[in-house]
Amino acid sequence: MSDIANNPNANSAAYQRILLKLSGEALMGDDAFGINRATIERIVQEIAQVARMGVQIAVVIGGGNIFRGVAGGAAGMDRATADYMGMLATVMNSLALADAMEKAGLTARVMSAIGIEQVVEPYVRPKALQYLEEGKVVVFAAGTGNPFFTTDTAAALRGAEIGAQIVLKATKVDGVYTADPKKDANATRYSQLSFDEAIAKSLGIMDATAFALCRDQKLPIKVFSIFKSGALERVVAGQDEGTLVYAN
Ligand SMILES: Nc1ncnc2c1ncn2[C@@H]1O[C@H](COP(=O)(O)OP(=O)(O)OP(=O)(O)O)[C@@H](O)[C@H]1O
Ligand SMILES: O=c1ccn([C@@H]2O[C@H](COP(=O)(O)O)[C@@H](O)[C@H]2O)c(=O)[nH]1
Repeated sequence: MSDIANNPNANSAAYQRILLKLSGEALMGDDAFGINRATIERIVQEIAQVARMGVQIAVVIGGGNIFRGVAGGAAGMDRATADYMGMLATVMNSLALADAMEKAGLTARVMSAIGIEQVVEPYVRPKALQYLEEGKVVVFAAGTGNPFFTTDTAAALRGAEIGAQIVLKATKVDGVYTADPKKDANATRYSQLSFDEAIAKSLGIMDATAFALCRDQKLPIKVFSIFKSGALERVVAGQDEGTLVYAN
């Protein structure tokens, strides 16, 4: 982490290495599905600001914006086959994100959990660590590479593998609530809660597999809204934003 130590802005960051989980659906902006150009460019600007703080950034992106758009066609399909479609959707999002980051002056590398070498390089952990040390933003595509999982679990897995200090879940809501705030107007937001509590109460913001993996690895998660301007920077600066989920 010598580059970070030499970075004059590094002190403003509370973390040296983060795993950012971006909701695929957040990329839609106001569109019905797909990738909204203005939205992805705004998110990339927020990532660039954090990179300027000297933070090493790895990203896992979901596939909901593409996959749910074709969900009708996937209905009745073999589950594993549909899941591979979902993983390929995350590859498309990863390519779009990396392209937008390159255009914004960042250097990005996409690494896929499933073999598609003509499109992106495969995930190789030491190589990913090398890229991070070099200040490149690494985008982990295709989730875990296995059906029956989610990109939240991929974020927990890759976060633990690369030694991230925190998983930042950038999503459509501004934290973890007592119930889904989109369905329950009386739901209230936690400023922090433990993994045990989140799992015991079956809080649907993330799947239980992701929570359990982070709990076991003592890898905290911060949930915050990607739609709030400057929220990512405030989270990385250690300011009060979103909900912290911690291990006891
Ligand atoms: N207890 C809760 N607190 C906050 N949000 C909750 C809760 N339960 C369910 N949710 C819902 O969880 C959703 C999480 O959204 P998110 O977009 O991150 O899902 P995802 O499936 O991980 O991503 P993608 O869009 O890529 O599929 C929110 O939209 C929110 O409405
Ligand atoms: O490890 C994984 C990750 C994802 N999938 C499939 O992709 C879609 C999209 O991911 P989201 O996390 O929902 O955005 C998911 O619904 C799965 O079908 C997977 O199989 N394995």
